[in-house]
Amino acid sequence: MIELIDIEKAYIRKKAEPFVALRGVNLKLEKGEIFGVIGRSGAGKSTLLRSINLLERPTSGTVIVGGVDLTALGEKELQEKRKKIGMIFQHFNLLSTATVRDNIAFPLKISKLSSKAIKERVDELLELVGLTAQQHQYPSQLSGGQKQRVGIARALANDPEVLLCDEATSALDPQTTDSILSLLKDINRKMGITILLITHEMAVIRSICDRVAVMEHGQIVESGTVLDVFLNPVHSITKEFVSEVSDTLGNDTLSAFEGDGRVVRINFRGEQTYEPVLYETVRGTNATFAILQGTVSRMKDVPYGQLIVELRGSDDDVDRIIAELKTRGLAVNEL
Ligand SMILES: Nc1ncnc2c1ncn2[C@@H]1O[C@H](COP(=O)(O)OP(=O)(O)OP(=O)(O)O)[C@@H](O)[C@H]1O
Repeated sequence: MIELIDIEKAYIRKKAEPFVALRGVNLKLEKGEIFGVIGRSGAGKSTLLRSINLLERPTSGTVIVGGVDLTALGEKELQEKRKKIGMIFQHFNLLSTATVRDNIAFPLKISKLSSKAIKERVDELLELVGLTAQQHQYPSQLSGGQKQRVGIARALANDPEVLLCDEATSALDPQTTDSILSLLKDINRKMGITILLITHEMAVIRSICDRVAVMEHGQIVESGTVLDVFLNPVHSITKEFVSEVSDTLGNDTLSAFEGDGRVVRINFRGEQTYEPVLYETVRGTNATFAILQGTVSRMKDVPYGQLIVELRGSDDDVDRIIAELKTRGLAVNEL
């Protein structure tokens, strides 16, 4: 649905060398997925996001959305295509002198729909984002979460194929963040719209994204399914992000541990989380095990679990158990 090929962006600066904000970025989003890009401040996330609708034109490279090479379009065709790419912003960017209703109607008026069609579409959108009761209020009378709902309704007005979210929850408290993220998840599910979001919060990625790319110094340094990246982060910056939200077990347990067996951390994912995999594996040997700690959590809609266990038995048996668990697709790390 979205393809970025070899994107470079250099900002021209007065009295200084150009600043290279994107270096050889390649990215492919499938239709209907929620894709997150995470990075520290200055990593190039906004530049990347704004390259997709060419609000920021790359210095070189190709941007393809819905099969169309945007970098090859003239200004008029680009304006048309942009209607199919909705965008929401950290600070909402609403018209302060217009009501909720008029803010949402704005892109429809630009698209020159009839008054009747505009009224019907605005009513639908108000209902979708839960703001029918506030339709005649002004932005200053709304909470942050309500303002972002107006932003979402406005972005969806022209029925886009893609929704770009620029730090859409960064100005909101945790509870409001959850309600906005669940609205985005609902919209993705109901309308099949492809969502690309940028954030500096791994909690946002864990809560709604299917896949994630990690950016540093204008490059994508790691990408994959959210579950893979969470359970096996490779790059140091990814490990930092994961540790910020991770409920990784271990340190407290191990400092109090005095047993003789070998201690392992086992990560389960998906349906395996609820299967007696450990019991079945140990049963075929003369070893036993003791559970020292365990947790089950969710990443988007996928359950995952972690166990810290002491495996008691001969080295041969314990080696066999670890190998068998790995064969069954579990991540096992000896601590
Ligand atoms: N118009 C500009 N001129 C010069 N440099 C710019 C311009 N816009 C952005 N930059 C620089 O490009 C780099 C990437 O900026 P960008 O806003 O894409 O990063 P970001 O990851 O979104 O960070 P943040 O979360 O702080 O917005 C930064 O170092 C920034 O200072």
